[in-house]
Amino acid sequence: MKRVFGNTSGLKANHIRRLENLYRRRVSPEFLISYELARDVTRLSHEIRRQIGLLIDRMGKIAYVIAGDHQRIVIPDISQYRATTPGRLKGLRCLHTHLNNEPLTGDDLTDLAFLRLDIMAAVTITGEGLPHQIHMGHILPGGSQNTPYEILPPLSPNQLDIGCLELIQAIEDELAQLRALYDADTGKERALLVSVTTAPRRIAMESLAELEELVLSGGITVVETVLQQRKAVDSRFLIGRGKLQELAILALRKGATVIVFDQELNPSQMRSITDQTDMKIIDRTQLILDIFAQRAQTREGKLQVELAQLKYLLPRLITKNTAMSRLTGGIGGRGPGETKLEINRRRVRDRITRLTKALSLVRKQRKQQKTRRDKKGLPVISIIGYTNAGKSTLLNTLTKSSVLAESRLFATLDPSSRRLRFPRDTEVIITDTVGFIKDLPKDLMVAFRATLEELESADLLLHVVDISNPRFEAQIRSVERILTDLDLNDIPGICVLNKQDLVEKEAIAPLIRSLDGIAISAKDRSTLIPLIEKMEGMIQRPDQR
Ligand SMILES: Nc1nc2c(ncn2[C@@H]2O[C@H](COP(=O)(O)OP(=O)(O)OP(=O)(O)O)[C@@H](O)[C@H]2O)c(=O)[nH]1
Ligand SMILES: [Mg+2]
Repeated sequence: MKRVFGNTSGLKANHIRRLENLYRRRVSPEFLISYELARDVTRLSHEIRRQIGLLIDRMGKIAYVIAGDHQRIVIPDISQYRATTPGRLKGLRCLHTHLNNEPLTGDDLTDLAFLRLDIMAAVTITGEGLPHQIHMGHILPGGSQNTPYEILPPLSPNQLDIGCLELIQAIEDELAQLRALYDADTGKERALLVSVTTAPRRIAMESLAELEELVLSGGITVVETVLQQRKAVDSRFLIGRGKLQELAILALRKGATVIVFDQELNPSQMRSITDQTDMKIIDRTQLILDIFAQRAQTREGKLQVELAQLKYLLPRLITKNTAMSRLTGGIGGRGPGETKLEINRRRVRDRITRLTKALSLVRKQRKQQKTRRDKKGLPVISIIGYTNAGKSTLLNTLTKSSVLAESRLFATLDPSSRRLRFPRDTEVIITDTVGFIKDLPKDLMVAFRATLEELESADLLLHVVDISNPRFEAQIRSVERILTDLDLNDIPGICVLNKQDLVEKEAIAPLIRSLDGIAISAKDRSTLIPLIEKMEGMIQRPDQR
């Protein structure tokens, strides 16, 4: 016999048995529920003074029996119930009792939306414990933002032959039509981007634009962007239930597979949102971590990223295994390492310990290599800057080599070094670094400190700025802030204004003046001559630093 879910403690054996027996019942598929079953459930519910819920599949089988308390039932995690295509209904309808003669509640509608239930229905009970009225609602695919549901007038208990399957099929068809509008590239993750913020609109939009770039460079399609400005942010739920409901419906309509929050979700926010929806939820930090995980090349880089991912995940792990698998799935299933399904806290901790050991070994080795290189006494020039600024391109053009340069964020994760011989025969080592980004996740910051430690021994920093990016000023500030954090402000630097070919000529001169920079096109070697001269000059006259 399948077990009864929910609040069963304190029930008599006889009640438990009667609840368990409900699993044996069948509903004729066209009926919302049969009168007999409704009656038996209301009687029992009346007796135990607790709500009782049934999740019924489309064959009319009872998939879950749930006991609640006087006010509510809590639907168990059904994310593993059926591998549903995004934008489709769950294939389960929920019918439950209401002891206080009330219609569908806000919680009922939230569950309807979040769990993508076929139908949500509540049966009220007469004084004798018999079914009184049935309140039912379903998702309304074509509805507006404000009325995403259809709530039917109450049914009487002898009106239950409502053509249930047809109704569900009609909803599915409508959803499929909506989905078809967005289904151009299948197989990809489809993201709904959400920002919940107290920041002014302009700043929030800039941040969302960057989030979109990040998401795109993670190989994910963006189906819609939602900005919600608030006076204060709720530390427990981040966003109100009403808004969360809207999001769930929007995700359903657009066939989104994942919701990406522009804010970092604290563990309790992450838990409450994942608990309520059966969608994959990712925040900005996790997204960056996932991208880093995709890109890391060297052993050290890989270890660092996995360590950062696990550290971020640990406090967010929920005791329910299935929910964990949703959390650890990452974008496109690129969660940390091999630890996908039966991940649990203890195993995560073990892995963290092992990774930390492995990392310190790798670092020791790298330090030794570094000392060897330092002995040669060559000056080191490090190229730094916001992600996608053109750092790798500059290194390539300067040294005629071919470090991966790509139009996606975080193309470079592992530092690469090249030798460069200046016209006047000075030889230097020039290194490329991981791109900077605002709000760099703290764990990643710690993890990548090691990579950036190299910067401490740099004699000159080339701060590459993509002046064709509308947000370049904010990006400069972000980079400078991180440099301060890393205590690297004292190293002399050159501000390199890159991608001048994409900017109108008249705009360049004022920028050169205000930022005291040198404009170049990293792609075009002929534009680099003034930069090379300045670099050589600064390297050769350390006394003037
Ligand atoms: N038009 C133009 N595009 C450029 C220029 N420099 C770089 N790019 C392009 O900008 C994109 C990013 O260049 P990368 O060199 O990979 O940038 P990066 O700073 O190393 O980026 P990450 O390693 O991801 O932080 C690539 O598509 C380059 O082709 C330039 O001077 N002009
Ligand atoms: Mg790069």
